[in-house]
Amino acid sequence: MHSPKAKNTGRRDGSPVLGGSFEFVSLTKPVNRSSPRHLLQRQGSDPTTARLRASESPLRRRGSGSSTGSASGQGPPEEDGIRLNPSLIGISLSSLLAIDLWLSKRLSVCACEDSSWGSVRPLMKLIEVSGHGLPWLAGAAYSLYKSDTAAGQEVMLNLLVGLLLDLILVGIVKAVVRRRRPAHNQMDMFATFSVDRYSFPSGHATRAAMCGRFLLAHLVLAAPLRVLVLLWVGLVGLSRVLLGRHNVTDVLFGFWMGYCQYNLVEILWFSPQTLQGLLGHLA
Ligand SMILES: CC(C)=CCC/C(C)=C/CC/C(C)=C/COP(=O)(O)O
Repeated sequence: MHSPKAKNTGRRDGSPVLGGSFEFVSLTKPVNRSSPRHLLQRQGSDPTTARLRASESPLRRRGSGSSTGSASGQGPPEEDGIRLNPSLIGISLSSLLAIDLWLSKRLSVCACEDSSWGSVRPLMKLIEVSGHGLPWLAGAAYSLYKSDTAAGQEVMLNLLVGLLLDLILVGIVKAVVRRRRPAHNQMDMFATFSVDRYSFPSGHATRAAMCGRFLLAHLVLAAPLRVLVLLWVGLVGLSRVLLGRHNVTDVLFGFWMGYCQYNLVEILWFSPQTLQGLLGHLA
């Protein structure tokens, strides 16, 4: 007898769909469109699914005659967790990565002048400059030089320390991870280091998060301005993706890293005494 479900298990374009049961399909590898539909749905030759099917039942893996582990009602032995976790983590990570790439591409609406929001690109580039390391370093150094109170000098010195720390830490992570920038990015940023050809994490996002926290803790007290600071942090992060400079995860991780970097600045905080000692050495 024909089952209506059996007729509707594939799409017109031949892409795999979920029939009566859940099936995992690699999101990162292109589907072989010439493959027979039943092979795509049964996935007998897909290594990921084969691993899943092999690990879905401890009983099947070890033979139904076994009376140990879950079969005896004592829960799966520890070994099962060890075997299952790598494939589950792998599937979760590759799915997250695929969603990240897809979403980032969809959101890169200012990646070039011809993009759908190409007219907003100059504004996004202005926001980019506002989060660049150079103006922040120059501004903090100038304020330190111009400040005539010990408290002002202390704050500016620590901001400077935080900014330098940020450049070093982001450089290290970028050099270790070496994630390429999105293919749709135009490499037209000014004043970059060689590691800035890598995109993970977004240096603008780390700086925005760290400086945002710094400003809120030490410099900006008025409520409307505090809201503006938060807005600026969000806009810097968003502009990285809209400009096509970064994937979403680069920016999210960058925010988290910048948030943590501020904690480090607080721990390392240079007191007026340390500052005087340093200036004494320099003079
Ligand atoms: C004084 C001195 C060494 C200044 C260097 C400032 C500088 C060139 C910072 C790099 C800023 C930059 C382009 C970071 C890349 O940001 P992403 O958000 O694209 O990762």
